[in-house]
Amino acid sequence: MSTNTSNSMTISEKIFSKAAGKDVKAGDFVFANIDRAMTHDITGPLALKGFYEIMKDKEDKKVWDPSKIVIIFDHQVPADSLYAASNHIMLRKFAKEQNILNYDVYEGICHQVMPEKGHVQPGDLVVGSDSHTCSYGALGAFSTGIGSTDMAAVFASGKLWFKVPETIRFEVEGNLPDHVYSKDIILHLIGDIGIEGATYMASEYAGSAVRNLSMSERMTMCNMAIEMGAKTGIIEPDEVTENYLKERISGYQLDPHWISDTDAKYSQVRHYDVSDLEPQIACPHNVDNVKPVSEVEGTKLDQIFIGSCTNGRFEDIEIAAKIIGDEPVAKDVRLLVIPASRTEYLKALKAGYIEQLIEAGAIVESACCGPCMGASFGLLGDGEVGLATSNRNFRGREGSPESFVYLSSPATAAASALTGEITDPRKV
Ligand SMILES: CC(C)[C@H](C(=O)O)[C@@H](O)C(=O)O
Ligand code: SF4
Repeated sequence: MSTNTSNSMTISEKIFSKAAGKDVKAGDFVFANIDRAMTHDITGPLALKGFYEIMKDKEDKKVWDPSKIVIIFDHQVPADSLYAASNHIMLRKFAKEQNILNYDVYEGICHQVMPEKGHVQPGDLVVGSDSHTCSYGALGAFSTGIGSTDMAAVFASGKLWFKVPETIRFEVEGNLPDHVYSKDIILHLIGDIGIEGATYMASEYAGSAVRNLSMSERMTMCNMAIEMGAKTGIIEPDEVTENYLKERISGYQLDPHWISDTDAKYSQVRHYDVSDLEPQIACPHNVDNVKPVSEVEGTKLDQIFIGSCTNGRFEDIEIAAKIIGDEPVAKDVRLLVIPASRTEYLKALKAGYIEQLIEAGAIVESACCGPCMGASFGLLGDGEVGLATSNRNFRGREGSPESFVYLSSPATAAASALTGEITDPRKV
């Protein structure tokens, strides 16, 4: 399976060694073979135009390997403008002509659909033309976001240049207190290291607190690695990974090779104990402007958004529904719930959580990115304050440049929906 027999590599170095066909280490430049490439409805059109530009003098204008490319419509779905509709038409045609798997407007957010449908495995080198492609590190893959022009080159050749990143290892120990989740851990880590703290590094999350996380919670952590500047977030695969993949890939068995060697070299090892961690919140207008929720309690909210590739899975909806119970959403606040995928939506529906949330006053939309990046519906207007379970709160991210976005766990979001103001979930 691998070319590497050395015993001092990080998981990321092992993956690049496989992808380069020779042993490589952090700092090396490699021309790597890509295992999987993903594009979506916003960046896909530019990638396919770039691809045809590269192929313009070739008679055979076929992508390198259609079985390794996945197209997913999620950012502007169902088409919310004529512009989006024409992008969809262009991509559908491309997928059909090239025989590429295309998850159309119904399936959900790319970063949920990719792992959910079994397109990612430990040891894979995955690229996606979206910055949160780093999410799939939760499965022990090296996955990273690339631009549309690089994606065009991948479509044509299946290869891409990389500098093998250094790894920064976060050893996170302790048992999480009640109402504190992996979102609180990752917000805490980003608040601590800053938005540029891990620039061009692999952020490897380890330690007992990480081992205890479900796959959904691990995805939340890896998803936000880019918010500390990292090239990827990555977690060494274990039985949680194996169980997740066994449900998706028949006969899947974990390869023990895909973990960091005990004497692997890290650029930095940081230690955390989360036994006393309070619920965390990122305040406007930066993801590293993180505080304990208790410090901003009482801030009035206009909209609460539970969803996105960060926290829109069944587990997240379940946490929110359990906190909301039979209570109504506070007057004067809009609660928008958007499951991350059709599959997660159905699970929540069958468990009764969707009905419960709608009865409480929530607006539930079909799986998509929704207001997460302010390019579709559910936008915040001038002066409005939003709380979201997503991953970015830059100025104007969810709509007006005059609006304000806070980021939290689904538990904090649900507790806040009951009061209409930022509320510590430990108090409800
Ligand atoms: C549209 C896309 C390029 C963008 C990204 O790359 O992250 C979006 O998904 C986001 O979250 O801002
Ligand atoms: S849900 Fe948000 S962060 Fe995730 S891919 Fe969509 S726009 Fe980007």
